[in-house]
Amino acid sequence: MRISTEDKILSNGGPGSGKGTQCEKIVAKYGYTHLSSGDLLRAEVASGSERGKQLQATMQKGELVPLDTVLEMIKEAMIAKADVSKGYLIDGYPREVKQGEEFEKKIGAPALLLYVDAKAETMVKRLMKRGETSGRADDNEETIKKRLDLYYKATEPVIAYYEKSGIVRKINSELPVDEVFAIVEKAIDELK
Ligand SMILES: Nc1ccn([C@H]2C[C@H](O)[C@@H](COP(=O)(O)OP(=O)(O)OP(=O)(O)O)O2)c(=O)n1
Ligand SMILES: Nc1nc2c(ncn2[C@@H]2O[C@H](COP(=O)(O)OP(=O)(O)O)[C@@H](O)[C@H]2O)c(=O)[nH]1
Ligand SMILES: [Mg+2]
Repeated sequence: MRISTEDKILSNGGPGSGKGTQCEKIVAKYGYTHLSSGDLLRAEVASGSERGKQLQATMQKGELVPLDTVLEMIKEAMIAKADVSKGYLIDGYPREVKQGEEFEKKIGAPALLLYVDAKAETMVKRLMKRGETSGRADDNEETIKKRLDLYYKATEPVIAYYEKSGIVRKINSELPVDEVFAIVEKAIDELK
């Protein structure tokens, strides 16, 4: 399955940087189909399947799920929405350069990567706060630290990888949500 470039936007950045928050606003304004790889994985866990049990163990440790698994789930979700989609907003993906390469090979190049950027200190603070109500097994101090380490090691290089094709827009996510969104809108409107 190949999807044309202009129909794909990626949202990436550290855990707790505000990707989910901005994606929700993008969907409300532009109508893209939001696919959060983390949400897809959590849905599989919630289903209680055997595959879900393995995923849960990996995520609780703050580690990455095998790339074939995530790509397969994203592909299935894209196909399920193909008839109604005005384009896809893919959130929290790719997590490592290899994932990006596989995605390009199997699905195609994206038009834009929104790099939602906040300081490590800010991300930890937000995640600890979110952990009070999220019920997420990975929103605890120990796992947050591992997720951050892995983000800097594996995911930040993804941004450098896409810099080469000139599609990265860095979004300062230290600002209040609406100011962050104003920067996001500009980046998306430039595509048109
Ligand atoms: N492509 C992906 C996406 C997620 N995960 C795993 C590792 C993550 O720690 C966990 C949760 O993913 P989220 O994208 O939900 O988590 P984040 O840590 O980025 O934060 P958030 O919801 O806070 O975006 O799922 C993965 O292995 N591969
Ligand atoms: N102050 C402030 N808080 C934010 C902003 N964006 C997200 N948050 C909060 O930070 C937490 C993590 O945001 P989320 O969107 O889940 O981040 P994600 O992990 O990148 O998907 C949430 O509790 C949000 O309410 C922002 O721009 N400013
Ligand atoms: Mg999220």
